[in-house]
Amino acid sequence: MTDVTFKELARLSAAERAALVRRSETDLSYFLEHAAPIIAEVRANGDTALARFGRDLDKAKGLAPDNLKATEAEFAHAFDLVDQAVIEAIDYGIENIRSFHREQLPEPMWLKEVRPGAFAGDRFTPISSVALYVPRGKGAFPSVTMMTAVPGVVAGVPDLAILTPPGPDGGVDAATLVAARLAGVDTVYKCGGAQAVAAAAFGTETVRKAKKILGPGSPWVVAAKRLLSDVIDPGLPAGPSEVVILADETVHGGLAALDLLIEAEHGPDSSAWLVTPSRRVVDEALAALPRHWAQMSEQRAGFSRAVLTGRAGGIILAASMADACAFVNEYAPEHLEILSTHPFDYLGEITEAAEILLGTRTPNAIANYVLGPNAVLPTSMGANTHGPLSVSDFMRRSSVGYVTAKGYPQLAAHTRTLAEYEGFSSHANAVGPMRDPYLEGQH
Ligand SMILES: NC(=O)c1ccc[n+]([C@@H]2O[C@H](COP(=O)([O-])OP(=O)(O)OC[C@H]3O[C@@H](n4cnc5c(N)ncnc54)[C@H](O)[C@@H]3O)[C@@H](O)[C@H]2O)c1
Ligand SMILES: N[C@H](CO)Cc1c[nH]c[nH+]1
Ligand SMILES: [Zn+2]
Repeated sequence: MTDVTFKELARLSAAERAALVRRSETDLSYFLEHAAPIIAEVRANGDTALARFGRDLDKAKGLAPDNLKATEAEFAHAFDLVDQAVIEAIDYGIENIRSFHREQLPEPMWLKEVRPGAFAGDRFTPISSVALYVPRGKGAFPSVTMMTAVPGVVAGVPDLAILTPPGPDGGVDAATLVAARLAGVDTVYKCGGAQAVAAAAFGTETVRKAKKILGPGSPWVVAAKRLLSDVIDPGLPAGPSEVVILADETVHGGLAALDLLIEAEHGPDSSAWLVTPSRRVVDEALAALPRHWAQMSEQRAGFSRAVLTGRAGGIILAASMADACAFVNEYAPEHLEILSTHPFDYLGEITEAAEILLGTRTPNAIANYVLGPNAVLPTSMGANTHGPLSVSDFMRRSSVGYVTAKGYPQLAAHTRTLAEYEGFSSHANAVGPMRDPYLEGQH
């Protein structure tokens, strides 16, 4: 028997059921308090502060104000260091991610004739500068590099730069450099955490100031984005990974347990629930977890055990699949797997989930790396209003309007009526007799 957290939905009070949706991000007060001085330090001392935080927090040997940006030699060396199989997998993933995101690219502009002679539409243009955060606290993330860089390049952002914590050798993770180069991003800065968000927001001697920052991170990154949201657009909220595995009677609980561990292994601050109406699935999952843990690295088994024996993860027995789907919608997970031989039957019941993976051959792992959809996803109930990272996060939309001589009289008359009602004299004058002399002779 394990000490995995087990809950039976039917036996919970409303307050106990509501508590199940808590994540590590629910209370960020510690990180907000301690990120604030880091931000102030970077704002005041720029590169000197970045180098010092890199040495102190990331234990990055030799990091200095004059080597915060990856050089061409470091990119070249990275290709020598990384196994050919890893380079090929990165390339394969980038191809799928690129082909998926190209489908999201809107037409540069559309115009509709809303009334005879009056045209209105949208124009889409890339944001001029976007910083991409690639985490590296509890592991390296070339996959996040792929997921953030590719849509930015597809969107046509002219100034894309990656910020990622340096390792103990003072350098950027080699596979991250490979992924950046293959995806088409050549600027990589060696800074992470709150200090990286501050560097992108204010700019430093080395780090170019950006209009927006995208990419997931630890609570340090999430807190800094929140504190700086009036200086830099923080994009969608993407913090510690979380998953719900929804399993019905048709699958083995051991499989559900295997997939439950995928996102639970990110860190002790992850969240991971298996929800099922099947007592058999619960028992099989509980029996399988120790076997699965025995096949994991000590660090990752430790992280996932902490999650599944704590308040933010474990196994939930629902009264029915309808009850289980209702829980999923209350939880609004970042990742959802529907483990069933007929997953499409439940798809219509799910309204709140950022990513929905169907069936027994689509584990989160595949979607995290190579399937194509973006694996940077909103966490902590962000799925209630946000979708996955997409090309549109890298673009701005402008409305476009054009009224011709034919359309003008009708639109002007209605505009004048409304402007007079609201008491705006200049608005009314702009479409009244005062305009007419200026329009004479024009078509
Ligand atoms: N939502 C998503 O789409 C998604 C995708 C991938 C990863 N993730 C999540 O991103 C997170 C990555 O976190 P991580 O820790 O691996 O990397 P990270 O780079 O986000 O955080 C590490 C940085 O935090 C800072 N830091 C650490 N301890 C600190 C301290 N005591 N004081 C001040 N700063 C400190 C350091 O600067 C360090 O470089 C994980 O939780 C993972 O689950 C989410
Ligand atoms: N599961 C993460 C998003 O929550 C993405 C990822 C990258 N590598 C491993 N996992
Ligand atoms: Zn993952």
